[in-house]
Amino acid sequence: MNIKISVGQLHGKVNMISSKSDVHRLLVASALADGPTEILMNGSSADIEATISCLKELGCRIEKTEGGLRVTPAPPFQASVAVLDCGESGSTLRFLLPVAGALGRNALFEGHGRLPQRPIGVLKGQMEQHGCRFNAEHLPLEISGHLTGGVYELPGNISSQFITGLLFALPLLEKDSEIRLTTAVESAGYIQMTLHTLSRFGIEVETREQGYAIKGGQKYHSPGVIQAAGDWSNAAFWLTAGAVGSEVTCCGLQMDSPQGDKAILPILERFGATITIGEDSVTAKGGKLKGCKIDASQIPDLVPILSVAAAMAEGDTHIVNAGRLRIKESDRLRAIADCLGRLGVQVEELEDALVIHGGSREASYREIHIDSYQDHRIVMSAAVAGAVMGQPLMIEGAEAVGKSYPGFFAEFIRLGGGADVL
Ligand SMILES: O=C(O)C1=C[C@@H](OP(=O)(O)O)[C@@H](O)[C@H](O)C1
Ligand SMILES: C=C(OP(=O)(O)O)C(=O)O
Repeated sequence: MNIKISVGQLHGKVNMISSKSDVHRLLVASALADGPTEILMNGSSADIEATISCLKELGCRIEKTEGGLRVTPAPPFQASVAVLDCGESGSTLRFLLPVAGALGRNALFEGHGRLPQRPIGVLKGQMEQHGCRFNAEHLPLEISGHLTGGVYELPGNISSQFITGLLFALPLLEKDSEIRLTTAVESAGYIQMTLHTLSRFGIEVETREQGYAIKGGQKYHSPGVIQAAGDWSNAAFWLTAGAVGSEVTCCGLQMDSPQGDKAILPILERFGATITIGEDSVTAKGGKLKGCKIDASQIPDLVPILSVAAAMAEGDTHIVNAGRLRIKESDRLRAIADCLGRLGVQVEELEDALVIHGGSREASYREIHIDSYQDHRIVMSAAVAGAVMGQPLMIEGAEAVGKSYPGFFAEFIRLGGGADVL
């Protein structure tokens, strides 16, 4: 699907959908709990649907309710091979691999798009050392065996999702376990989200200097009803649109959320935007923006849209420690450099960094074609860029937006952006 973006100011209020990361976690924890749980949530996405379909395949019942979803855990002793299609969702795959191992379920994991190329080797290696067997290096792969407790050693700088998956699985084992991290953690906010979810389901984890200690034999206790948080990662697109344009307000976000991507606020302030925090809303207002330095190690998902802010700001923005962006839904450093380059912005793409020379792009009156690289965050960034730069453009492969935010373009149009499906 191609979407043509025409010029339009983005201005107004958006009610945020529930955080994809939070909903994945609430689904997994509910599936492991001692009774049914109702998850109150708003909106869904292809990634959430992938987790739902995998959990159903593992034997859970998941039904829509007026306010969200009701999850009834699977009865024990499911023997069949579960076929788990993770779609393009790294979270689904990396959370459920150790969970399937802990349940002792034989499972065939499948994936699409770039997922089969995204790394799982370190997690696989540790699971193999603790009782699981894999029949292949990459998807599709079948796992068998039963995960056992003990010491899990892994780096913290490839994907925090390996750690999240183990944190979900290890409390279910008979023996105690420890996760020892051999490097500093990146994407740490996502691990905080996992620890927060676990505590809401009564699971205890001790945080140590270099990792986590997890007692075996724990039980997930259903809280009965649980509310999913608003999505800071997707709010970042609207807040940045406000920061580089006129004014946008996002409602339904919690300031005390453990989501690392709420760092969008101090970063936009560093660029020079004005942020106002209300009771249940945040407003970003445009000003004269100036380039700054951004460390991407803890906030990889914010980089595509922050690159748009950088392009609009005067002077240079250095986005550093960003090498892991190359192993997401696309090689995001390449995709961003390509997108901004086509928009006439000067960008230097380095191995693990971007230098964006903002404020002086070569405008074009002709329509520019942007390749989405089949990456939802590139689609949303390109749409905001076209609107705020006043640059007509065509996004090729815009359907990728459905991975996290299928309603994005409806909101975009409601806020005053021009978007036509061709
Ligand atoms: O745990 C999560 O919900 C996520 C963790 C992050 O991945 P990495 O830990 O691989 O950076 C992030 O990029 C992804 O969108 C969601
Ligand atoms: C990287 C992302 O998700 P996942 O790793 O779950 O595929 C994302 O949503 O940007």
